[in-house]
Amino acid sequence: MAKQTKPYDPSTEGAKTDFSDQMSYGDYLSLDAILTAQHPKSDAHDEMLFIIQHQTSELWMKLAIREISAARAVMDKSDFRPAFKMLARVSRIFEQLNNAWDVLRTMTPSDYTTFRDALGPSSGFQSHQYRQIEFMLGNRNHAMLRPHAHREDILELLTTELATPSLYDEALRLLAREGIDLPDHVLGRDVTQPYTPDDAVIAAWHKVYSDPTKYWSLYELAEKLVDFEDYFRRWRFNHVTTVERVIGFKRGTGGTGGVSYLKKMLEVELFPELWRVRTTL
Ligand code: HEM
Ligand SMILES: N[C@@H](CC(=O)c1ccccc1NC=O)C(=O)O
Repeated sequence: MAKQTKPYDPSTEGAKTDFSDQMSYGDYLSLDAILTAQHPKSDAHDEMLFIIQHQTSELWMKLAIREISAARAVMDKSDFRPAFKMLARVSRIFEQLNNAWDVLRTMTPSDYTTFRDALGPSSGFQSHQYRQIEFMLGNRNHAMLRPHAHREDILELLTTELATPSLYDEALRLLAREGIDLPDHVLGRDVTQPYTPDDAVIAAWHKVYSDPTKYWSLYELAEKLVDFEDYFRRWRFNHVTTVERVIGFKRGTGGTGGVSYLKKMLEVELFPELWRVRTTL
């Protein structure tokens, strides 16, 4: 018979075990709050998956908002290097969100219909953090404020965001400060309004891409932004594909046409001239 070995006791090498009056892991992370925040509205097995998938996505979005906001602030001071680091992190966050779809895809239409009715009219369409990210990036559709009219605090936050130059506005201002000409109607545009693509901005990015050595920081910034939009587009595409897989062409609980609406959103461009400049190179 094999000799029975006693399980290793980590306290023999000093592992702390008494947290009656010291901060523990759970205390630091407020796990009581997080782990008691799942309230399924049905007995369906898959509803917990659905809730946790969305809650974790919202946590990652919270971090993305913080990073984009900090990137925008350092770009305003022409401080390229920390901005690169933050933008790289935001891309990785979206990569994480993209990979998470694989877990949700294990839910079939048969599974989802067991609790879809319990969701009522709630929908990701009402995610204020998602809308804030879109506004921060420059996709400023005022109609998206309406679902938040009942929440004064959130409405205020989103309205303030609309009045703040977007990440792309900051990038264009940075181009100008680095000596690349941009017309006043671009630099002085009303930032509360949706961005309109402009040939002068294509010409500006063309200068950067035609001489990377001279404009290395702007070139690196441009590629960081393209990288991010690439991941963001993949998120939208993964979402619409998952939605078609799970509910087909049913209307959304949020009231839109569902897949037809999400396919329309695939056309949204965040940094339009960074894509258009490629044709000119
Ligand atoms: C089976 C899973 C899912 C289904 C069937 C689904 C379905 C939909 C539909 C139909 C819409 C259009 C709005 C409406 O409801 O009328 C929508 C929007 C949205 N969903 Fe989902 N969704 C799913 C998972 C997710 C996940 C995991 C997230 C992550 C947070 C998410 C976030 C969003 C967001 C942010 C929107 C608004 C998009 C926009 O306005 O461009 N959804 N979803
Ligand atoms: N719009 C989805 C419902 C949905 O997916 C949802 C519902 C509540 C909270 C988050 C959701 N996720 C994304 O829209 C549907 O039409 O089935």
